Amino acid sequence: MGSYKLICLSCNRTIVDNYTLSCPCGGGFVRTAYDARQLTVRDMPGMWKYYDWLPTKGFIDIPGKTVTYKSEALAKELGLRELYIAFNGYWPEIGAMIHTCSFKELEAPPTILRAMEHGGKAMVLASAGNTARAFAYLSTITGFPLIIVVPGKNLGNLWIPGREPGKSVHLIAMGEGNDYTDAINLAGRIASVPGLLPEGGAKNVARRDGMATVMLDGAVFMKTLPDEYFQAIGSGTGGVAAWEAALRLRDDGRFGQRLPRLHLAQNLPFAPMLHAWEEGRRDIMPERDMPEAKELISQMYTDILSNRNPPYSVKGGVYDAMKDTDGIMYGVTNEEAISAKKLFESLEGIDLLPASAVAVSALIQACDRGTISPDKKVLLNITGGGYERLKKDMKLNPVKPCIEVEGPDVPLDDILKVIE
Ligand SMILES: Cc1ncc(COP(=O)(O)O)c(C=O)c1O
Repeated sequence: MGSYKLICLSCNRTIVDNYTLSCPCGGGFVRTAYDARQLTVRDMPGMWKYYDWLPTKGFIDIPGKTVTYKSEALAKELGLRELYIAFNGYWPEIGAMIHTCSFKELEAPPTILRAMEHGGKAMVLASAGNTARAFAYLSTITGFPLIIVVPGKNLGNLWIPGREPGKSVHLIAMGEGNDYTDAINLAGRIASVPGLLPEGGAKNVARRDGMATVMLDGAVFMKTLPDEYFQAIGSGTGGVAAWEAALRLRDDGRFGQRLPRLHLAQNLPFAPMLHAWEEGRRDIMPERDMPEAKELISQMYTDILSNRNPPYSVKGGVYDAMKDTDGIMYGVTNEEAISAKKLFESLEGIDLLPASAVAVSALIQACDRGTISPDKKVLLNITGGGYERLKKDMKLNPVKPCIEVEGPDVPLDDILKVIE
């Protein structure tokens, strides 16, 4: 079993996990230290093949996991000899069975199970879409009560594949003018009600270690750590998770000693981490890096990749991951993402969620500029895809809101009376 302790990255204190999201010292992230130093790939369902490095005692019997394969067509087009695609979505022809079509279905199962195993009664979550869908699906499967806050304009992302949404799912829609950060603020207020657990975002080790299985799968398939790792980011948590997985694999000893360089891509014009990183700053300066944030977010190809409060500066967060891996950040325009999507789909034969197209575009930029040489082992995280493919096989049942609210300051009683 995934036996572990938590280590505070600020004060190095060892903490016994009690659904602990942060150290009493109030410093940086806590990180799991697993008893198993070497990774054993288990014959267990879905992502639980990496059970030893997941912070749960049990498992949830669903088939979703990363499927890594070696690209031929896109690799040839880009002049790369070893391009590996870590596919996170629905594509049964290659065994990819993530029914909610994004790598958020790698975060939701261990996060919900960890909360259940620690006696949680209900969880509160904010999301712009893919995360909410994955958690709503897991709540439907497990019956674990979930309160989800979503900006109204993103409601179309909320559906459950092949079954009706569970009664355990309580969806709160926010009215016009609210974005993901407004949803985070309201979710934070609701989670302060005794008995309700915050999902914790990047602070939650179950979320990070769940997403870390992408890098584990890539390295197990490639039999080595990749040289280069590409991903589209909003909060950047997936990038941090990839780095943490690489640190564990380095420690394992059988996958090489060089950490993969992180290539993380933001969708322009909203790219606060890109701006701070390019100026060598650990801190994001909101007035400089994201002036008129809501207006910029409204212009993005995919606002799934917008987060006004990413875990960038925190110890163990995106800045540290980038520094440690000598990383590179990319800004991708809407037009570049759209053309990368078309190219990938025509060459690889599966549809992409818009966020994945941002990662593909960053890879194209890197190849065009000669940033990576043709002989490098590249792992491209396709964080979401197969939505069009899924629609051929399954009915997608919308999750309906139980209440619509005007903004993050709505009285909590209004909400509590409809979810009880
Ligand atoms: C499909 C997809 N790719 C990438 C991301 C970015 O992930 P992160 O917020 O961990 O940076 C998201 C976030 O929701 C997503 O849904």
